[in-house]
Amino acid sequence: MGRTFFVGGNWKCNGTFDEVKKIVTTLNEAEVPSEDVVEVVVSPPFVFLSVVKSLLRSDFHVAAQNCWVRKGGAFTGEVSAEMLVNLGIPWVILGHSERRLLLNESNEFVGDKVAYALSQGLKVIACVGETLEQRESGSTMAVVAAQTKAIADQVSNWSNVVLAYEPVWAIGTGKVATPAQAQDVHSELRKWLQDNVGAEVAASTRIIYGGSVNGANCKELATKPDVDGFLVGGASLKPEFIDIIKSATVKKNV
Ligand SMILES: O=C(CO)COP(=O)(O)O
Repeated sequence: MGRTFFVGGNWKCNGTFDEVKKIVTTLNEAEVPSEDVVEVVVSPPFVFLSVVKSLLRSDFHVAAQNCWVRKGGAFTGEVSAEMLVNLGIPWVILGHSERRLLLNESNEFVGDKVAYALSQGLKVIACVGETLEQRESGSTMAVVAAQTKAIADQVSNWSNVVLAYEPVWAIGTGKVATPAQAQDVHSELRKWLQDNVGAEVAASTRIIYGGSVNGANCKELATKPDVDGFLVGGASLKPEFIDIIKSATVKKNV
């Protein structure tokens, strides 16, 4: 089964109302390949989700950056999966390293969140990735496999999951993984899925790369066979995000 190239823009905790509207205008005016070539999802902070959804072109979609682990209720400050579904938000990013590391989200907690969000009908961008210390000690694959296992233990249907490999040392640092480094981990992750989940899931699940992706480095990364797209932070707030979306055509031609 073909894996449609996927480009996500994670706006993180950035933007004023005016800035957000400006980004949406830029996106709406851009000429990009059609949806069968590239799936584009942008993820504004919660407070801007509705306005972005209402203003954004219909071939691009929106994602929340998090949601609560179970059904909503007395959980001050949280936003439930049901609320996102109610607002027509199709996607959610879960397990981002900033939440794992700054907010102590464990592998199991992320697995629980992914399972609950999927059960409510959301599509999930599930993030995994190692720290610099873990890479230097040679445990990259053990770390990302454990993170993926905690998700796989809870998920039976992978058709609504995109796996994002985001090495922590590459996020917001300008230190992008080389295409070879990204390809190595992506192919290992696909092998992990093949051995532990199944051949069909391994072949059809998109594994996207995140960490200092920009307009200049995206094309070479996109040529790698197991890189099925990107999750972009800083550059997704800038016009060069359009160039990153367009790198999908590189993929089509390889
Ligand atoms: O964390 C990221 C996307 O989720 C990547 O962030 P940067 O593109 O800013 O490195």
